[in-house]
Amino acid sequence: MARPLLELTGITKRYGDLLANDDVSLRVAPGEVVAMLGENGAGKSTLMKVVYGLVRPDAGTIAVDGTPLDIASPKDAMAAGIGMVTQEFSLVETMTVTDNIALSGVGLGRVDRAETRRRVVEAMERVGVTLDPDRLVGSLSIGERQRVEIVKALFHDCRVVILDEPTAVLTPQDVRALFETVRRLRTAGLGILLVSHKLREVAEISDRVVVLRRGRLVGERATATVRDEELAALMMGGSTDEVAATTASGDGEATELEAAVGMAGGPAPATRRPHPAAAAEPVLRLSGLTVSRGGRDVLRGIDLTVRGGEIVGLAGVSGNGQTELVEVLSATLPVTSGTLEVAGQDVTSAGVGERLAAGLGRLTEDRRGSVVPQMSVEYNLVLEDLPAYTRRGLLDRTAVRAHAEAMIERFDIRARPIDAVATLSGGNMQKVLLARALARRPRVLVVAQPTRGLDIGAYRYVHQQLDELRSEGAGVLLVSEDLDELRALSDRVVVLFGGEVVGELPVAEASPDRLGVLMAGGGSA
Ligand SMILES: Nc1ncnc2c1ncn2[C@@H]1O[C@H](COP(=O)(O)OP(=O)(O)OP(=O)(O)O)[C@@H](O)[C@H]1O
Repeated sequence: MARPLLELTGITKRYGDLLANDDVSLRVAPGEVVAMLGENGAGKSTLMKVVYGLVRPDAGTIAVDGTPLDIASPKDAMAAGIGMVTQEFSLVETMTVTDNIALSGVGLGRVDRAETRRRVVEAMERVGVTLDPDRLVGSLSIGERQRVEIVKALFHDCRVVILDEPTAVLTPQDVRALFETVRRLRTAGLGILLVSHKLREVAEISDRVVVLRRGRLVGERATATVRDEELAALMMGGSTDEVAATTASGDGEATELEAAVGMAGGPAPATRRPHPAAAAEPVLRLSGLTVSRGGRDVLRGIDLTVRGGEIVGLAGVSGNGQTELVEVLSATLPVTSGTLEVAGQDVTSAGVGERLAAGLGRLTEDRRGSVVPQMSVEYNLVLEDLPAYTRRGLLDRTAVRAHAEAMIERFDIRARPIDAVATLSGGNMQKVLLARALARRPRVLVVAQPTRGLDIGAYRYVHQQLDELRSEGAGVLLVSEDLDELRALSDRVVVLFGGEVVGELPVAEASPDRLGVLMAGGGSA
């Protein structure tokens, strides 16, 4: 390799007994894209945070261009030419694109507004990002916001860029635009470290792949020659043959490996077995549902029914009412007019407890808002079902612990029952929430982006669980920006645009093209 741009040597980070990073050494060359794979909780984010100065390692060194550095904060990292784009954006919605970039304060010194704007436009051109510099960030889509973060990260003289699961929140079009930017950066000689769960994307964009397992770097391969089986084996810890054996399946369903490659687990639409939903009772019915927020109708006259035994997919470009729909169902946003029924019971003005009792289960996009972060995994798991774990007014600790152990085993949650949820990796926190929602066997489950940030095994497992719930006769409303996921799991797909239902397609007809047209507001189906 040419002289490495970034060189990590022996990075070790311990949290109590847990070795989140165990003697990790890694090099990134100029003009190289290195992808990092690993199961949920493998230590990927921890390593990225160490490089960006957000976490102090217990041991190890970081060198940029051959110079060893002491990186104690993101400011130090930026000064050393390292930029990072995380999954959680830190933008001010009421400010323009230019002002948000200027706010980071790096690389500008004392220059006036016009000069700042000029430099922002120049930076955007350099990385191939097209955005109106004067638009308010609040009016931008998720993909556009990420572009602002990228320009922000690259605004100073940045030579190494860290992208931590950058595609998790993006639409396919946004992923294409992001990869275009990554290619430009590579051509310009930057080094790029990209964390991902999606083998298909890793294969498309990276030059080299490294795999972390339980804190250790267990493999390093050239992307062009590595086989997916080998990567899956490295991630999961078996031999290639073992992984191939456990993932082989002759029943026409996607194998774990196929899921790994495309992250499109679950039965392909054409091979799904028929369901009895046409005859089944509605478990969720929205009639003329209108919701206003900030004086604006964010949902207008929604009529939507989910029957027992079916999965209804809800597609739409982010910002068209999906988030609000899930919030309304979860009782965090009130209904303005219309009605809402769960399993035949009118719950239009009911609180969350009453809705849960009626048979609703839900998983919202706001993971952190759905847990009590300082409380343990075991208490968060029973939080919505306390009466079932209470004996004579006292919490039955033995039962709570037993339940947690069962859920940890079943969902492969990498944590102990007593760990505070705040310390869990993103994927493991998601697993806790899913376990909580699924354990209650709801009559209807409303899930938003259920597999976002999950590793291959968990992705597949969640799809199986949703399918199983459907087979048991429950209904599922699946809100997802992942069209592969919607098409793999749904019986029919409903499209929201501008707060209204603009179309509905049986899954066999829900091609990406047709969905794309509806999602862009182009006519009704
Ligand atoms: N502040 C913390 N305190 C205690 N443990 C922590 C803390 N931060 C991370 N961990 C633990 O370190 C391990 C690695 O977590 P990390 O977030 O790096 O995983 P990851 O590979 O990025 O996972 P994911 O794919 O789910 O995002 C996990 O077991 C996590 O619980």
